[in-house]
Amino acid sequence: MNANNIGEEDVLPLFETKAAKGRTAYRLFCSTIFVGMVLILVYRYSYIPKTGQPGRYAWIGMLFAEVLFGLYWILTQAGRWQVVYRYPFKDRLCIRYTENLPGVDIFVCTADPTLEPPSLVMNTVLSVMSYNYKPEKLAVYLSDDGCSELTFYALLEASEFSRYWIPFCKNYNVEPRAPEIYFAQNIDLQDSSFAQEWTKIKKLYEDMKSRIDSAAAKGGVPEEIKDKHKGFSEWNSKITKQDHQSIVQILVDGWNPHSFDIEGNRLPTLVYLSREKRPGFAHNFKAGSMNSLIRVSSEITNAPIILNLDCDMYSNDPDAILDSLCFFLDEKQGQRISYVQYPQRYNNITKNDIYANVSCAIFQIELAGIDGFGGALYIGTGCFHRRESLLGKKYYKDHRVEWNDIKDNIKGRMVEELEVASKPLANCSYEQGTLWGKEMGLVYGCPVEDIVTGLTIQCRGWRPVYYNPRKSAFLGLAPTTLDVALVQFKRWAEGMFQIFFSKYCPFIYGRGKIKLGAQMGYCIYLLWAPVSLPTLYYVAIPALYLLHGVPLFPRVSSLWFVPFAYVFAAKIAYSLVEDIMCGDTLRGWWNLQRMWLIRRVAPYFFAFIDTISRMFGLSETSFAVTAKVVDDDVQKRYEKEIIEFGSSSIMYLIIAMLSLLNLFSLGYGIKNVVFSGPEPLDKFLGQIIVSWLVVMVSLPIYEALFFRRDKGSIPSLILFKSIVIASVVCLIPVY
Ligand SMILES: O=c1ccn([C@@H]2O[C@H](COP(=O)(O)OP(=O)(O)O[C@H]3O[C@H](CO)[C@@H](O)[C@H](O)[C@H]3O)[C@@H](O)[C@H]2O)c(=O)[nH]1
Ligand SMILES: [Mn+2]
Repeated sequence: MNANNIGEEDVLPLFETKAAKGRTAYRLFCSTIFVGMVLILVYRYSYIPKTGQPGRYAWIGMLFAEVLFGLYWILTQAGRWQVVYRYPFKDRLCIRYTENLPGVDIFVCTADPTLEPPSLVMNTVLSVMSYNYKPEKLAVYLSDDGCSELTFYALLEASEFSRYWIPFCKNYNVEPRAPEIYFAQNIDLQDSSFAQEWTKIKKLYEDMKSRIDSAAAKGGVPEEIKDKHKGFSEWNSKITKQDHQSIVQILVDGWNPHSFDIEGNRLPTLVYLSREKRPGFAHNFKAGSMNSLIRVSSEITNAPIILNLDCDMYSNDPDAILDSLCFFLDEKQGQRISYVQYPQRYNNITKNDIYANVSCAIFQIELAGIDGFGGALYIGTGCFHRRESLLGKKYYKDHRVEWNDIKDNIKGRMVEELEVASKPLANCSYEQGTLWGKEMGLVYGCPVEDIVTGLTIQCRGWRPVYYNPRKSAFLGLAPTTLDVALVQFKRWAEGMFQIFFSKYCPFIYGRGKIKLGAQMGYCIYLLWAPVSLPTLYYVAIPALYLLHGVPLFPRVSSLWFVPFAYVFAAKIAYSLVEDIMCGDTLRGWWNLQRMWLIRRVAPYFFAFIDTISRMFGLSETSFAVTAKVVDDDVQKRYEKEIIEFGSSSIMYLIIAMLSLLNLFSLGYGIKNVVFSGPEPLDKFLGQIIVSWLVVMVSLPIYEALFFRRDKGSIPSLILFKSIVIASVVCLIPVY
C-alpha cells in the first residue's frame, strides 16, 4: 500500500493543515474581554450589600452567576484560540494510488419507518452507492432498528433502481446523487440524448417512490411482492420492533456475476441488517446498532475504512471518499489518523434559519478550533473511521497496517453462507461478557454515544481530523418545529452532561492523553446543561428586582458601569461579526440569539434536572429519535419562518413565563423613568437593558401567546398557566 518506491521524505503530503488568519487580533480582543470580566467580579465582590440591606442575596447570586459565566467563557476560548483548517489534495492521491485504494464500508442507520420514511432513507442509500469509487471496493449496509418490512422492501426497490441510477450518474456526472434532490433541481435539457435518459430515469424513480410510499401508506408490503423475494419470510405476525431475531440479507453481492448494472458494470455490495432485539436485553440505541454493523460487515467485506451516516444524510459530493482518504493515506501523518469528521449540514434550512440549526460558530470555528488541539470531535454522522481504531485498538508508533482489500471470503463464499455466518454476530447474547460497548466499538450508556466514543479513541493515542470542505459532503434534514428542535438539544445536553459526571470526564479520563485545550473544548458542550443555571438566574432575577426597585448593577454615572457595558457590547458585537463572516444573515443572527436563550433556559435546564435525577436512579437513558418529516401545514409555516410551537411541552411554560416576567418589569421600569426622571434611569439602566434584550428576542413568543390563531401557536392553557405563575412570582417578596 506504500507509494511506489519513492522515499517517504520526498513525496508531497496528501493534505495540509493551516492556521486560521487573525489569531493575534483575536487573542488581543479576547484579553480585553477577560480584563472586563475580572473588573466585573472585583466590583461584585467589593460592593456586596451589608446584612439587612435589600438585595444582598440576589447580589451574591449575581456574583456566582458571573463567576460561572466567566469560567465557561474561558472554556469556549479553547474553540477559538488555535483554529486550524485542513486541505486534502485528491489529485495527488489519484496519481499515487490508482489500483490499490482501500475498501470502504458505508453504514446507514435507521430506526423508525414513520419518523424516517423509507423513501428518504433510500435516497441516502442511493447517493452513497453511486460514489465515484470502484464498486467492488464499496459496500453499503443499512441497519434497520425499526425491523420494518417496509424498509426492507424499499431497499429491494432501491437495489433494482440502482442498476439504472448508478450508470446514469456516472455517464453524465450527475450531482447530487440522491435522486429526490437531483430531480427537484432545474436541469438544462438541451442535449436530446441526455434529456431522453433524464426523462426515463426520472420516471423510473418516481414509479419506485410511489410504490414505496403507497406500501408505507397501506402500512404493509403487498402479498404478491412478498411472494417474489424469500427475504420477506423473515417477517411474521409475531415480529415487533422490540422483539425479533437477527435478519441479515445481502441484496447485492458485489461479486456475483449476475448483479451488474444495466451497462454491465459491477455494483457495490448492499446489505440489509436488523439486529436481534429481545425484551430484557438493552439494545443501546444507535451505539448498539453501529456495533452490530461493525461485526456483521467484518464477516462480509471487512473494509479498513468505515463511513457512518444517519439515514437522512445523503452524500452531496461524489468524491468525498477520495478527500477523506487523503488523510488516512498520507505517508507521514496518515497512520495515526483514526477518523475524519465532516460538519453536519442541512439541505432544508430557510434563509434566516429560524431555529438556528446551522450553528455556524460550532461547525466553522469551534470544531476547527478543537481540532487545533488535536481533539476533533466525533459527532455521529458524516464520519470516516479507520476500522481498527473504532474497534478499540491502541495506536502504536511505527505500527503500520497492511490494508488488505475486500476480505477474500466474499469472493469464495456464497451469499447464503455469509448470511448464516453473520447473523449470530447481531444477536443480543453475542456481546454478553465481552468488551463491546466498553472498550470495543461505540461506547454504551449515553445518548450521545458519538462524543464519548470519539473521546475514548483519542485517548488511545489516535489523532482525528475535522474537515470542513467548501462544498458540503453530506446534507441532512434539520428539525422544522421548535418542539423537535428542543427535544434534540435536550438529548444532547443531557447526554453530554452525563459524560462530564462519568469516568469519561475529559479532565480526568483525558489527563496526560489529550491536550488541555482539547479537554476544555469537550467541556464547552459537556457543560451545556449546567450553564442553564446562571442563565436562568440572569434572565429572572434582575427583572424581578427591577419590579421591586432594588438595583443590581452599578449606576450609569459610575465608572464601574464601563466594564459591564464593554463586556456586554463586545460579546454581542463579536457574535454578530462571527456569524455574518460565516455567511449568516442579520436576521439569522437575531434568530440565533433567540434560540441561544431558549435553549439555555429550557432544554438545557431540563437536561440538568434529568441528569441529576438519573444520578439518583430516578430515570433511565433514552433516545428520542428526531422526526424527519412533518405535515404540509407545518412545512408551509416553516418555509415562511414562523415558529412552530404547537404542542404543550413543559419547556414552553418556562419560556413563556420568563418572557412575560421581563415584559412586566420592562413596562414598570419604563414607567418609573417616564414619571420620575433621570434618577431611576441612572440606577436601573443595567436591569432595563437586560429586560429589554429579553423582550426584544421574545417578540415572536408574545405573538404566539396573544395574537396567533393558527395551529402552530402556543396553546391557551400554557398562556393561562404562564400568566398565573409570572404574576405570583412578581408578588414574592425579595431579599
Ligand atoms: O435506537 C436507535 C436510535 C436512533 N438510531 C439512528 O440514529 C440516527 C440519529 O438519530 P436522530 O434521531 O436523527 O438524532 P439526531 O439528534 O439528529 O442525531 C445526532 O445526535 C446523535 C446523538 O445524540 C448522533 O447519534 C447522531 O449521529 C447525530 O446526527 C438516525 O439515523 C437514527 O435512525 C438508531 O439506529 N437506533
Ligand atoms: Mn438526525
